[in-house]
Amino acid sequence: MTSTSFSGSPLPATVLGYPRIGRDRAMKKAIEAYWRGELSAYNLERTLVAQRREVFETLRAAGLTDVPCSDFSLYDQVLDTLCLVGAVPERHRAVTGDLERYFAMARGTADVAPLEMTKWFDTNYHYLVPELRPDSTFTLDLSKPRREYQQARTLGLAARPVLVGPVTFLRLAKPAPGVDPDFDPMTLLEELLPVYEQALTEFAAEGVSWVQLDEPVLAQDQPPTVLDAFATAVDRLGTLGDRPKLLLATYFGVVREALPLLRDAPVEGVALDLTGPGAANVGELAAVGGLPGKRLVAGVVDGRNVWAADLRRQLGLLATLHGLADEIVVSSSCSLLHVPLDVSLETDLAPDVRSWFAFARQKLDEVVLLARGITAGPETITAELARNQQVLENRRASPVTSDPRVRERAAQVSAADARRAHSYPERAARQAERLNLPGLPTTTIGSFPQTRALRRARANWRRGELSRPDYVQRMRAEVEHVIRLQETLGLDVLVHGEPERNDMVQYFAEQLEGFVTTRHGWVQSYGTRYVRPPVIVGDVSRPEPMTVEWTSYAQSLTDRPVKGMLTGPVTMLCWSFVRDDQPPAQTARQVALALRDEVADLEAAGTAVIQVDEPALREGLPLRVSERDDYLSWATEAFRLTTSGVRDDTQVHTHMCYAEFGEILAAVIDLDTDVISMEAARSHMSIAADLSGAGYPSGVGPGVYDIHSPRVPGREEIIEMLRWALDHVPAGRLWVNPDCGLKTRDETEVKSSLANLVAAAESLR
Ligand SMILES: Nc1nc2c(c(=O)[nH]1)N[C@@H](CNc1ccc(C(=O)N[C@@H](CCC(=O)N[C@@H](CCC(=O)N[C@@H](CCC(=O)O)C(=O)O)C(=O)O)C(=O)O)cc1)CN2
Ligand code: MET
Ligand SMILES: [Zn+2]
Repeated sequence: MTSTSFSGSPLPATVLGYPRIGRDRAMKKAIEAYWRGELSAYNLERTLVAQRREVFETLRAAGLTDVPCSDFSLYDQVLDTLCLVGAVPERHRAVTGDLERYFAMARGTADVAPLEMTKWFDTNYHYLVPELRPDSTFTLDLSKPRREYQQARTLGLAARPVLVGPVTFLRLAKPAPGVDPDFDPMTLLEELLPVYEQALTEFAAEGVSWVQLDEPVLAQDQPPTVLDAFATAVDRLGTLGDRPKLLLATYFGVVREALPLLRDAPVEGVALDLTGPGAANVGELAAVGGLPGKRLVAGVVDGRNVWAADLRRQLGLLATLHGLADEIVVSSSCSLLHVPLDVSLETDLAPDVRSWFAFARQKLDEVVLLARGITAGPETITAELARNQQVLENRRASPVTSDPRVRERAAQVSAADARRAHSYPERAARQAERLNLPGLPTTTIGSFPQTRALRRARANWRRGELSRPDYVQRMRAEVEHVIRLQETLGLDVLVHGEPERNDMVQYFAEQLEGFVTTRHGWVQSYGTRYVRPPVIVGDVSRPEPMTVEWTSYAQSLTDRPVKGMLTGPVTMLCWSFVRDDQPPAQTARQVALALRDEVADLEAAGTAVIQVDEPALREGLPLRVSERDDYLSWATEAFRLTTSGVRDDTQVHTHMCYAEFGEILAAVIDLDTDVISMEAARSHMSIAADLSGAGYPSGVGPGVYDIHSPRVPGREEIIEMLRWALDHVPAGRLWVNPDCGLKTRDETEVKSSLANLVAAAESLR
């Protein structure tokens, strides 16, 4: 389909944002080359401009004339907003050069720590957390959105600058280090609003006709103070004289209590997510009398998942919106940042399976088709609708989606299957006998540095330039290297280092029935780090053991225990695109059963310690409190189903990355693991205190140093961390480990840091 097949006035179609990685990961490669000193700032800028141009042209070729801009980023859109409002922290101001300062905030330097990074709502995207203080002031720097707007204009597009809105910006900010932790950044709203006002004024002078302010915090439960702040903000910005039209964009679910505020806001447009849980926005909208006098940007194409839309159903949905707003514009439910770029690149996929998917580029076509359907009438897109129905029918009827044996097995699971035979104290006694570990045992979280050489070997194997036996040989050599390194360092519980894994989710997905994986389906996780989330298309099972040979090989090299390393069922779900034709609880149970078999095989092969990583348990927590109990109940059951089949003397570990655990401490305890390691260094080990305060009964390994910084922590520093942890966790249950993510560091850093970690543990024993 091309735009020329529809002539006439511009289509009421848009998207809230578009992926910025570029084809072939061009931006990632350029930015990393710049960091390595292999690309000049000038050439980085040229690549950036070329990439933006390509996106604008792609949007236009799809038939969109109403397009976003300034959603492009060299690292993160929250960081870009921080720069826009001039909220650069004190410690980064001294860094000279705009680009250097920008990347110093993102990644730190030898001298200054970066901003903290955390999950963007319930996605696997991470943003940089603005740090604010009671005396923070703001000054406008409109250069980035202005550049992007002007570039679009040279291409004949009147683009819509996208900014993180003032309330979301303040809500996501946190008190700067050293500031009273109770300081609420929202109190800075009065300081911040003039900067947004000035931005709007300058945009107007520039000729900008629409500005998009993203306020996704409205899809979360918010205290009245935040809703009040939002009302204040939109009132101030809306009543400003001589400004562009304003689109208030919400996404990631239902808006509920903020909807009347959106209805009454003195702005011209509101974007609502109408997919998944966001579909409830339709009823809510009708209940508040719609958005009289406004444009509704209707998010009817799912920006969070990769399934081809049911166009007929979405057309029906659009029809029900008639009369609820002055004007309807068809859109994606959120920025397309969270889906891969283009499914047509996936030539390895079975053609029918590929036809079930819509990545960012295909979603543009869906948006445009739906817009044609509502303007020119469904009869003008009959052929496309018929083709779409065929695709959906092909998927429904496909044997790929359903495996009766898996369904039967899942149906027979009882609550008892998801419980270990004995309680922690009994198990701990058996494990102590078997493992015979010293006090304050030392270990790591699983991965060791993924060098370019390792990745290249994997790429060569995939391209057929390295045989499978040669590849295995290469990886085994790495395993041996990592085992010797850990023995030399004196660690107690070893790992094989995960060299054979491209990613902790994709690696398993490639071996499980029911998942498909992609070659080019990259999605930004943070900065220049990308993942290829697999897609769960059918019932999940495990044709054969996945990790046993690697773990057994590693164990054969040493007398110390080697930890088996698996990714848990909840994380497998959260970091994949899940099927939309059955409840996630059911999918989670299938994945859990497949992993349970792997756990059993590891145990049978003599593995005494098995770690099942669940870094995404917190991320999957629904944004709305009312949906949380249900999620936590199936999520913890899936984890226990994975791990509960083992003997008492097999020690089950889990690992979680840094997150706000407050709300899920009870669920973490309910996992009933023998040991949990958590990323903790950046939060100064407070997680250890929280866990013990909540009555956590078993082993805890709060990460004692921050892996995300190139700094090597000293022995004394680690001892101090451990002393602090010992105030909260009895010595008999404290483990000593770093935070996770060794795979992203290089070996020299890892060696020195771990040497100090072992020395610290030894001196405290
Ligand atoms: N899924 C997932 N989500 C997660 C994490 C995680 O580990 N996995 N960790 C947390 C933080 N997020 C992260 C996300 C990605 C990466 C990361 O390291 N990504 C790598 C890619 C990892 C990968 O898939 N590697 C493949 C492909 C590597 C590659 O680029 N190969 C080249 C060739 C290799 C070369 O010549 O250099 C090619 O195919 O062209 C492999 O090793 O096989 C990257 O962007 O650089 C790290 C942390 C939270 N979310
Ligand atoms: C994102 S959690 C990472 C856990 C994994 N075992 C690793 O060490 O990389
Ligand atoms: Zn982790």
